[in-house]
Amino acid sequence: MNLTFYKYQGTGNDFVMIDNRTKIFPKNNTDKISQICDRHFGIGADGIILIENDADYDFKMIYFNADGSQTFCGNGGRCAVAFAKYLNIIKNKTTFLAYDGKHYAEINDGIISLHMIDVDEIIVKENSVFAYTGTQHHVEMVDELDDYPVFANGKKIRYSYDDPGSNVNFAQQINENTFRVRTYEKGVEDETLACGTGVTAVAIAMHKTNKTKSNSISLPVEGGILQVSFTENDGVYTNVFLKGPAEFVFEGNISL
Ligand SMILES: N[C@H](CCC[C@H](N)C(=O)O)C(=O)O
Repeated sequence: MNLTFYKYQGTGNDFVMIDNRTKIFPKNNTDKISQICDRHFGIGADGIILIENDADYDFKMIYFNADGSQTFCGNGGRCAVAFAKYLNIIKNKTTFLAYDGKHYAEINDGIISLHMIDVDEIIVKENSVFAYTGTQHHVEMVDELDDYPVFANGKKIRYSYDDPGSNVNFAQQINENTFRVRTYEKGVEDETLACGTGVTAVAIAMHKTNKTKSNSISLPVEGGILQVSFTENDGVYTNVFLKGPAEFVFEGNISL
């Protein structure tokens, strides 16, 4: 069966987007998901995102990591909003359903602002912070990211967590409210050029550990710049927004 796909990227985190409102995609075929994501034998992407109808929301977003595992994806959520607009499902505001529940988002001059879940699961350890921002994230600070061994150290830390493991974010403070981030992503099992739920975890972890007093953080990543803003009350982070671009790259066809 022939299937049209659309390639999108959000600050370099890239996804194969599929309009699955007719439910034709083989969700249980992990080999097919991995093959589509393979950067040599397939289209190549960090993950696959399906857009489906939902009775209560504008649409439902289903995200698969390259290894077929499912979770929420912040940059993917922003790309899903841009794709839903392309499909004329929405205009510039939406509420959609994802792995971690409902999300509000709006598009302003090409920038997608995505409302993330409230973050109250934050564990501060001696040299790191764990936070759940729609998926699991480990955050630790490094002095210099340029030549830091993200893959080697990220992989080690990723597997040090009990199943399903954790994404791993290394952060370098640039100034009061700017933190550069590089991320090793579980399920991709490599460094990605950006991770939306990851920079959200970094922004919150930096505020939680008093590295910043600001509630509006800029996060340069390998693929661009993301912004995270939030409200904090008694250690609970609400009104958490992830903001950044989400762009169409190309359209194609695959046979399933
Ligand atoms: N790139 C995604 C994160 C995917 C998380 C996934 N790697 C997992 O938790 O298994 C983002 O922008 O939030």
